[in-house]
Amino acid sequence: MGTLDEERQYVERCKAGLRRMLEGARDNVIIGETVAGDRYSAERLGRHLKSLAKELSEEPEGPPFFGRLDFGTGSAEHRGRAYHIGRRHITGEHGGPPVVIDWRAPVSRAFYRASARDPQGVALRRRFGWSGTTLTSFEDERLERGEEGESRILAAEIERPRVGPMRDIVATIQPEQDDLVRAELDTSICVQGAPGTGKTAVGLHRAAYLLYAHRQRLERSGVLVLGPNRAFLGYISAVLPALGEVDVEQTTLERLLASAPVTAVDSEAAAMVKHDVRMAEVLRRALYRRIAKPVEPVAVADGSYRWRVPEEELRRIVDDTRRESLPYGVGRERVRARMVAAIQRQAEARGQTAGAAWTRKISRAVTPFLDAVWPAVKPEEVLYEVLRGPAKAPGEGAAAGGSRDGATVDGKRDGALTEAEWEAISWAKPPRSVKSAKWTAADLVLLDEIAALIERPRGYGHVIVDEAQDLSPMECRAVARRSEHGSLTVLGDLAQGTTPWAASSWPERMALLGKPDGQVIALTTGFRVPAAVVELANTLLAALGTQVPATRSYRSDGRLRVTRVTGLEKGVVAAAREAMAFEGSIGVIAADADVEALTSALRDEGMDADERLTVLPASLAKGLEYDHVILAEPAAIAEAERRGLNRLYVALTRAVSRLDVVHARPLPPQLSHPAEAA
Ligand SMILES: Nc1ncnc2c1ncn2[C@@H]1O[C@H](COP(=O)(O)OP(=O)(O)OP(=O)(O)O)[C@@H](O)[C@H]1O
Repeated sequence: MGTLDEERQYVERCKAGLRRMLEGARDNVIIGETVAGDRYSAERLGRHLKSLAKELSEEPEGPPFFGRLDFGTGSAEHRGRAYHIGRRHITGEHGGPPVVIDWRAPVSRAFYRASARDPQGVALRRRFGWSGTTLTSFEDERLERGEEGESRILAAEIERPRVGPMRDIVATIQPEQDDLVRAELDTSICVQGAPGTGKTAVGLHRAAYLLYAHRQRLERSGVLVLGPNRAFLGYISAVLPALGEVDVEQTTLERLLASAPVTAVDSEAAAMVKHDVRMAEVLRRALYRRIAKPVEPVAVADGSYRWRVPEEELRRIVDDTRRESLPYGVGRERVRARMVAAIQRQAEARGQTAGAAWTRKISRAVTPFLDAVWPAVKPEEVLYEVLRGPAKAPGEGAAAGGSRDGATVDGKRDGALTEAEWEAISWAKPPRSVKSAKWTAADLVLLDEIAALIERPRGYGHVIVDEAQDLSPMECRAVARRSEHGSLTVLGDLAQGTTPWAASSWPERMALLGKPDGQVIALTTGFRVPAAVVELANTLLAALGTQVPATRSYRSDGRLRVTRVTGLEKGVVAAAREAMAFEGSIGVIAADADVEALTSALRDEGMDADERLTVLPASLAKGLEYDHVILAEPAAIAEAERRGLNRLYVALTRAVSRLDVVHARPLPPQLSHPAEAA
């Protein structure tokens, strides 16, 4: 079975294996540059080998394995075999079996799934305890003998004081999480989970798993991770590289859609309309109303001859093309090609041969006609027209006429929106030209919608969307377009929705995300927030009006303290000073408007110098966690916005070990703290 000493010797074998891999990769870089057949393959192979060599040499020297499985007589395939399991595969000596198996390999699954009730052929599961890179202990469960117990090593990992960015959880993935991590690539899933149930962790490990299981397919099509903001991305960005995956694009939806800078802000009423799904129809109509009926034949001069395409034929070409529902830009080129073909038929009937140069010439010559019936257009031009207000019936003034005729339905305004909604989104003072238009964040989502109507955007093989409850219907469409031919992992919590358009039902959002059949699965064990803190946060749930499954906290440790103070700043400084005595990160979370004053109060006391301490506006707290949280003035957070209670729920659930609620004003009535009530 192996004593601690024997396992330590095994660590040395692993280190030797890693050294061999690194040398091999370096040699291959040299050989790869000379063996590849053509320049393209040489470059690709070279890049691949170099990045492998770089990855291996730069990889922080962590424990080479975290677990071991010894299979017994119950396993036909692996009977009598033992495997060490780690973050990466380590090759064996002389082409022998690997010394460490990747956690994503099929055989590793039993490490996460086997239990005394269903041992899956596992006689012994061993978990290793490490201090840095030194192996210090192990714990055994003899599953075939029915032994299975609470793991100290697992508990220590979960209760470990947090410092710095998020870490991977490969050593301790739980069975309900493993199910999601290893769900099939073609399956789109939606994970609903209370704060700290591991949604983000599951999403990132799923990305790593899918890249392992479907490397070729996903290297071509790509994997995209979307998070709510930059602070969050900074927090999670080291997880995938630590798992050896460096090619995953991690960004925010805002950055993905940033076709122009955001230089204006919408009123809430305008933003609500712009994010409403009916805008898709408004934009589609606005784009397609640019297509005009041909009103005269086309005449193209060709030397001394003039080709004519009669009006009727042109109408047929335009109508047929419209019916094909192609992207607008593709449709335009299709009309061009059909016009050229019509002229070519005439030329051939006259015995003329139509060569490539002739076709190019005619193609160019029909452009003025094309511009009149199916004009080239930029998304900004379409949105500019829309935001100038609804088209009016001819004679109604302002925007009447030409290209905007189609917006009037039976002489009335465009029916997709009400008058009041048009009013809300229309510019009070329209800019002079498209160039001088100032765009808001919501406008960028609309521009993306129009751009996609003109030309389909790049899609990904798999998209992972975190904090998805906050996406608006129009944002969901932007994500759907990018995963149309791939699959989605949607992560979120209805109770943490803070945008005015936050989701109230997952099936509805999954439909907007283009995956109406996506399964909604709940995670119900919390790994971050201690039970006492969960209890306090849960008192808010009733007021949030969302139906979410109950959760149990894995953690019975931790501390909750609610302190009434006379001066908020002084109270927070005192709490921060006390927090410094503990190990781990400290987050002071406050209403956005209070952040400045609290930061300077802490600075005055010289406490900002400690890099463990961060003062954070509540609006940026989503997805983050701190070992010790000082929550300043919950009432101010609750009052600051329409969904302030949801924001407060988010803020209350960021603490890993200790939550200090410091308040000078009464707590919001929806939050009932037993100590307060007493
Ligand atoms: N199986 C696990 N083993 C160890 N730690 C875990 C496990 N699952 C989750 N955690 C830890 O619990 C914490 C919360 O995880 P995570 O941030 O993924 O939760 P979340 O559901 O996304 O939370 P939120 O909704 O608040 O954003 C993290 O520190 C994570 O590493």
